[in-house]
Amino acid sequence: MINQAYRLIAPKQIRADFVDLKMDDENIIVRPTYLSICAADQRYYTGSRGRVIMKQKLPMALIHESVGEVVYDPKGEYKVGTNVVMIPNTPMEKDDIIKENYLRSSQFRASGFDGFMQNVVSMRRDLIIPFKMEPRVAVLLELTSVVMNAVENFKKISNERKNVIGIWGNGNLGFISALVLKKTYPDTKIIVFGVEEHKMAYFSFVDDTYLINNIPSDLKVDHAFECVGGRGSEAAINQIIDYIQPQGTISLMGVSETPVGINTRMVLEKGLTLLGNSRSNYDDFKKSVELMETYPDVCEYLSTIISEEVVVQSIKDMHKAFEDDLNNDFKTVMKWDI
Ligand SMILES: NC(=O)C1=CN([C@@H]2O[C@H](COP(=O)(O)OP(=O)(O)OC[C@H]3O[C@@H](n4cnc5c(N)ncnc54)[C@H](OP(=O)(O)O)[C@@H]3O)[C@@H](O)[C@H]2O)C=CC1
Ligand SMILES: O=C(CO)[C@H](O)[C@H](O)COP(=O)(O)O
Ligand SMILES: [Zn+2]
Repeated sequence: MINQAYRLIAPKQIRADFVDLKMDDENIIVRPTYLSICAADQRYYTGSRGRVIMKQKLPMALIHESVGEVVYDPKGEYKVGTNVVMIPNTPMEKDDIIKENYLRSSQFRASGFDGFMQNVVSMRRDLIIPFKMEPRVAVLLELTSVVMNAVENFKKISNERKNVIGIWGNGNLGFISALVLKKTYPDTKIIVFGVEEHKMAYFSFVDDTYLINNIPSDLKVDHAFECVGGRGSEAAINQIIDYIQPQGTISLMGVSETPVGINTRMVLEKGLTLLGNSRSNYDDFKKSVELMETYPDVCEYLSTIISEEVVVQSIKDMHKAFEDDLNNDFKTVMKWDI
């Protein structure tokens, strides 16, 4: 069967390509209904990954955050119309120790092979999960699963003193990290640190918020999550090192294009643990579906960070979504109607 993939071929240029659709018993055909734009997609769309990476990875359909409806299951396990979330990380081998999202052999959609900007997607049976919630909000499951992966790692590594957790970054990732941490540790004081005051109003469920140039000098956090990335990473990580208690854990989540200069002297002196977190696997998605289905308030809060919904019926609409996203405070969601 022939499918269409909407591939980025150069910065800000999308082309509709005819592609073969893989069809066998282990693949289920899913029609995307909602897609949301991640900072990683924007780095490709705008060309900020640099020429070498762009040359290696393009042409490629963007977007690794998507939910859809089953249109065909050769085994009949899923009814036509079932809402499912699609998992972008695609493991190629099993490993008893290393999680799939860290295996170098795993492939990740929209980072080397086609993402979800397609008419329909052929998904491996082990990479879809059915859900019962509003698809428009469920599209935030991928970002929630990334946070779930980080929180699960944090549980294993961090010391038990969790009176105060600081989150640097008051964007999408900071918001979802704060939400998941508040649900996981209801008695812990969650403090968010950011730059733009007006964005702090969204964080009504946390205990405190501070602008980074106005933090009380005696404030201390037991652990911290860095959700900044890019050019702000360095300042954020070094500020965390200043405010964190000895033997705290810093969960790093922001992606940077260039190496980041870190005050390693104080990392040593304070005995800090820096924990890298990237992407997520099936279990993280499963736990995220359970979290969102169990706590309706989580879905309600998540819906508040959808800054804009763009109905996509043409390539022009795709460009509108990406262009608008550059000016939106939080998430831009595409209602896929193509
Ligand atoms: N590890 C993973 O698997 C994943 C990583 N990411 C990465 O996480 C990063 C954040 O993504 P996302 O939340 O969507 O992006 P956002 O731009 O929405 O959030 C970043 C936030 O950090 C704020 N900020 C900038 N500098 C500082 C600082 N020094 N201290 C505190 N806050 C600061 C920004 O402020 P302002 O409003 O002024 O811009 C912004 O609100 C990106 O690099 C993204 O690629 C995303 C998804 C998954
Ligand atoms: O957003 C992410 C996961 O949700 C990651 O940041 C993304 O996978 C990074 O990919 P790339 O290396 O292509 O920038
Ligand atoms: Zn992402």
